[in-house]
Amino acid sequence: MSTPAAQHAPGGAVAARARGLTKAYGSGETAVIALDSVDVEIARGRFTAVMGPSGSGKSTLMHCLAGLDTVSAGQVWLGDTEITGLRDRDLTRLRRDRVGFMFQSFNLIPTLTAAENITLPMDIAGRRPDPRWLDQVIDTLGLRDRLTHRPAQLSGGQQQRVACARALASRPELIFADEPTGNLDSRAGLEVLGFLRGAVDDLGQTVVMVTHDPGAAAHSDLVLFLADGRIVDDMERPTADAVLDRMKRFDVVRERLVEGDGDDGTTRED
Ligand SMILES: Nc1ncnc2c1ncn2[C@@H]1O[C@H](COP(=O)(O)OP(=O)(O)OP(=O)(O)O)[C@@H](O)[C@H]1O
Repeated sequence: MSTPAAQHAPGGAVAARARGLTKAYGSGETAVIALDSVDVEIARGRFTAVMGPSGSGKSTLMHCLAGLDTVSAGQVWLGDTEITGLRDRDLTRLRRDRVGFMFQSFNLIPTLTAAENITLPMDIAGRRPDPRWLDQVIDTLGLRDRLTHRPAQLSGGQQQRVACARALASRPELIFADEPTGNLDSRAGLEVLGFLRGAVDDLGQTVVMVTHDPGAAAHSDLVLFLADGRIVDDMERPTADAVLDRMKRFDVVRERLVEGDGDDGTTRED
C-alpha cells in the first residue's frame, strides 16, 4: 500500500520514495524476502516512525531507503535522485552529503571532543559547516557547555545528543534514526525524542525513525506498520495507547497462526 504521508507534506514534497521495493537475502529455497514490493513515500518536514514485529523488515527498509543496502527489485529515490543503480562511489557521496544517521550505539569516536565528533563527517568530506546552522543545532540540543568534553565524560543522553547533532550538522535532507532511544533510560530517551521532534518543528528537518517503543512512536507525525516485509497499516497523529493496541493485533494474528498449526496436517512457520 502507499502511504498518506506525501498527501500531507507541504506542497506534496517527498524526501524519499520507493516503488516495488523488494529485498531478498539468500537465494533458492532458503531465500528470505525481507521486503516484499513496498511502495512508500516519506514526506518532507515530517517525523515518520516505522514499527512492526521483530523481523518484519524495519531495518532493511531503512537501509534500502538510505542507500546503505542494495535492493533486489524496485526503485528508490532520495528527493528527485534515483539511488537504485547508482555506482558505489556516487552512492557514498550522496549518503555523505544528503543523509544523516543516528544509531542505537552512538558510534562516537572516543578520542575526539564532542565538537570534533559533531563535525567529523563534514571534515572527512572536506566541507565546512554553516556556522549559524551549527550554532543553532548545538543550542537546540543544549550542548554548548559540553563541546570540549570527550564521550567518556558525557552521560548516555548527552552522547546521544552529540550523535543527534552530528546527524544534523550538514543539514541533511533526511535523517534516519534506528532505535535512537534503545540504549537510554526513559528520561534521556524522552529528551532525545524531544530533540528529534524539535529538529522537525523548529529546524524543518525530515526524520525517519525505526522503533519498538510505542511511547517513542507517539512523538512522530505518522507511524508506518510493517509486517512480513509489507506496509500493512499507518497511523496519523499517533498516541502511545493507539500504537500499542495496533501492535497487539499483530500478536493476535501471530497466535492464531500458531494455534492453526497442524489443523490441516501441515505446520506453518511463524
Ligand atoms: N544480512 C542478512 N542475511 C540474511 N537475512 C537477513 C539479513 N538481514 C536481515 N535478514 C532477515 O530479513 C528479515 C527482516 O530483517 P530486519 O532486520 O529488517 O527486521 P526488523 O523488523 O528490523 O527486525 P528487528 O525488530 O528484530 O530488528 C528477517 O527475517 C531477517 O532475519
